[in-house]
Order: sequence, then structure tokens, then C-alpha cells
Amino acid sequence: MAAVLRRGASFICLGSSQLLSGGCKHGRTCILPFFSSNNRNSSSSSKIKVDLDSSTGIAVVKFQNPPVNSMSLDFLTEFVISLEKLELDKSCRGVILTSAQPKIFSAGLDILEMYGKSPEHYAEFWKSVQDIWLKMYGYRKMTIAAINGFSPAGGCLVALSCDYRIMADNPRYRIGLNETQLGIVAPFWFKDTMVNTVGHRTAELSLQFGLMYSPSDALKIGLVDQLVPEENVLGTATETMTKWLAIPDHAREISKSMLRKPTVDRLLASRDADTKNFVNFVSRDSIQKSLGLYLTMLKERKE
Ligand SMILES: CCCCCCCC/C=C\C/C=C/C(=O)SCCNC(=O)CCNC(=O)[C@H](O)C(C)(C)COP(=O)(O)OP(=O)(O)OC[C@H]1O[C@@H](n2cnc3c(N)ncnc32)[C@H](O)[C@@H]1OP(=O)(O)O
Repeated sequence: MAAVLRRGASFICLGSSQLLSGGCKHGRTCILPFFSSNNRNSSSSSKIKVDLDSSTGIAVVKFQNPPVNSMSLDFLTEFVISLEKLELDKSCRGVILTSAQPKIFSAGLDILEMYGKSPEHYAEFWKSVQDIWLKMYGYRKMTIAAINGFSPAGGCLVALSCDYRIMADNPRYRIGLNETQLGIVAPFWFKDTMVNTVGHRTAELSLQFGLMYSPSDALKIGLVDQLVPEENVLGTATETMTKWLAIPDHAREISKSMLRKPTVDRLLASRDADTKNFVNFVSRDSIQKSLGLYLTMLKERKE
């Protein structure tokens, strides 16, 4: 089991052979955070960097999983732990998600986690995908996606799960739920998240074609809320967060919950069936063949 080590203002999760303290939610052992007294608390695990400024209440969570921030099981585990920790931290009021990798927000789910593995592995992976969406879509604190690069499929879902999306105005970048182009199907909760953001008709076209939108097209359909020059993405996200934080937390939080809870509850009511569906679907020979061809295509593009 991979170890999650956070140094400085951080906590440490270790595999079961290295037990150090009581259990945490993810079957790993956690030493809970120890923060220093200054206003900035940084922690960096291998794949997620967290920088919390407790004077403003704003945390910046950076994806750092080169080359393309694909969401592997380890990435998702570290990501959900970081969000949980921030949700429990009273000095944090809002979270900005962005990427430490140039030109890529996230390449989405790690296809290698869905290819050539056992049914048990697919189930474990899928539960971690559900976990991150449930955490993000129902997150109590304000969230902004500062989308500084490509954002297909799972990367788009993470952005869609935030309260506000600011994207770099670089015409080369793309964002969208492109699953059908891989020969797979966005599950119902990906679809619900898209419908809740862009409306039913746009989602029909978007999901069936697996459309990837340029930033200006994404703005037109409401998939993102704002475009800014690439170098201003994080700065604008911080300014925007400051404006949102002028709203009393409890009022904003209850309003968000009223709007999103029914969508979250749909998955909560059928998590096991959804996992079974995923495992059966992804284990099919035809789906494995599609994913294998897609991986080959990604590699051959470079040659
Ligand atoms: C009946 C209903 C049942 C329901 C069942 C539900 C099933 C649904 C299942 C899952 C939903 C899926 C969600 C997803 O997120 S799937 C992932 C979709 N992602 C993509 O399509 C993106 C693919 N990547 C790219 O387009 C590009 O890599 C890029 C634009 C992000 C970056 O381009 P570039 O900078 O040129 O980098 P490279 O292409 O050269 O990539 C570098 C390296 O990384 C590998 N790689 C890229 N993306 C992924 C990925 N998502 N997973 C794993 N690996 C990835 C790429 O292959 C290169 O590898 P290398 O050759 O070994 O270096």
C-alpha cells in the first residue's frame, strides 16, 4: 500500500505494516495535522500540494502528478484526504483547485487503473472515484477550479464539481466529458453533474459526441464561468474567492446543499450497484479492447 507522507504542517498516513496511531477513513493510519503558528500552512504529499493561508481562509490545492495529473488510485486517495482535512480545519473557508503541471489541469482518470486489472482492483478504484465526487460535489466549503490546461473526462468532472470555474483563455486547451470517444460511458452521476451545469439539451449533445470544448465554447455553454489570461488564472481565482467569502458561510453552505443534495443522494442510494455496473462494464472484452486501442493511440500520437 502506498504511503502518504505529509511534512511540515501536515499529517502522515502509512501502510498497515507501519502503524503509528489510530485508523483513518481510508484504511490507512493517520497522524493528524500539526500546524505551526504562522498564517501559511503548507503540506506536500507526493501528488497533492496544499497551501492554506489561514489569514484569508483560502487554501490552494495543486495537482502534481506528472506528466498529466492522471487520477490514479493513489492520487485520488491523497486528494480526498487533503479535502477532508481542509473541510475539518476551521481556519479554511474556501479551496482553489489548480495544477502544478504546465498546460494540463488533469488528464482525467488514469486509464491504466481500468485496463488489464482484476475485478477487485476495478471495484477499489471506482469506489475512490465515487469518494472524490461525493466529497467535492457535497463539499461544505466554497470551491473554485482554476483550470490552467487540458481537462478531459474525470478532469472536467472535478472542475464541474466546484462552485465556480475560471479557465485559462488559451485556444489550444480543451475541456469536456469525452468518454464516448474512448468507447466508454460517463456514469449517471457524471451526467447529472453536467446537466446541472449546462442544462439537458447541451448535455445530450456533449455526452453523446464526447465533445471537448475550447475555452471560448466552454464559456458559451456555461461549462466554465470565466476566462482569463493564462498567467492570471490563480490570481483571479483568489480575488473571486475573496468576493464569495463575503457571504456568510452558513447561508452559502445551506443554499449549496439544497441545490446539490438530491444529486449526491442518488449516488449514495446506489453506490454498490454503481460499482458493480462499472466492474462488469469495464471488464468486458470489448471495453478492454477500446481502452487498449485508446492507450496505443495516445502513445502513437507522439511518434
Ligand atoms: C452502462 C453504464 C455503465 C457505467 C460504466 C462507467 C464507465 C465509465 C468509466 C470511466 C469514466 C472515465 C473517465 C475518465 O476520465 S477516462 C480518461 C479520459 N482522458 C483522456 O481521454 C485524456 C487522454 N490524454 C490526452 O488527451 C493527452 O494526454 C493530454 C491532452 C491530456 C496531454 O497531452 P500531452 O501533453 O501531449 O501528453 P501525452 O499525450 O504525451 O501523455 C503523456 C503520457 O501520459 C499518458 N496519459 C495521458 N492521459 C492519460 C490518462 N488519462 N491515463 C493514463 N495515462 C495517460 C500518455 O499515454 C503518455 O504516456 P507515455 O507514452 O507512457 O509517456
